[in-house]
Amino acid sequence: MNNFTAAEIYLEHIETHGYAVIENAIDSDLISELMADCYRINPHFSLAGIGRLNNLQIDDSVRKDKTYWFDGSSNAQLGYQQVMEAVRTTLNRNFFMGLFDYECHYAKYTQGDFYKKHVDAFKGRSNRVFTTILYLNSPKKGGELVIYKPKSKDIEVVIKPTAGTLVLFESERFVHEVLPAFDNRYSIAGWFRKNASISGIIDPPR
Ligand SMILES: O=C(O)CCC(=O)C(=O)O
Ligand SMILES: [Fe+2]
Repeated sequence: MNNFTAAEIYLEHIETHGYAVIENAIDSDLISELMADCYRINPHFSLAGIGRLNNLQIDDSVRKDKTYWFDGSSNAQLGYQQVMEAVRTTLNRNFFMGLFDYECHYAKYTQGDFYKKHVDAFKGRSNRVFTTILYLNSPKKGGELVIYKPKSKDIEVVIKPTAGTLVLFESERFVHEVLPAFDNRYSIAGWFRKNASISGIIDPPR
């Protein structure tokens, strides 16, 4: 499956459940290029923060992964952003979501790293609408993504990170966590955003 159009079967799952897990969503050549890009920028990964902008804090009791925000410095990044642009227009066309832009970072979890239960967006406080997670490698064990049922402590789905698997879910709706990694685990976490007007200032496109 080279592009999201071929994955339209998943749109129905998104409509009824608010999320989808799409295996082999991304061309394996692009996955290899993205993985090589991670190795290239490896020394520049930094401890991930929690919260946004000036509220950013580093709290390693909540998350221990290291991240690197896309800066358009490789063809791999540009290629991935192109695929996500196709996903964005597909979601907008089908769900009238008004998704405006996309932000994403590489994430690296090494042995023992985790990300405790959280939501990626709080109602009325964030313009993140849809979360995307793409796995770039396939750790033998550990680092599962656990997604909980809305408004419940029950588990909806446990996802074993596997190269090429793309997970999409509504950012405000799903509490989720990353269980401690055992092997190195590489991924791209991203968010489709809607245009938010904060104090009358419209977000610029990125
Ligand atoms: O890597 C994952 O499976 C999920 C990461 C996550 O929840 C996040 O970065 O907000
Ligand atoms: Fe998250």
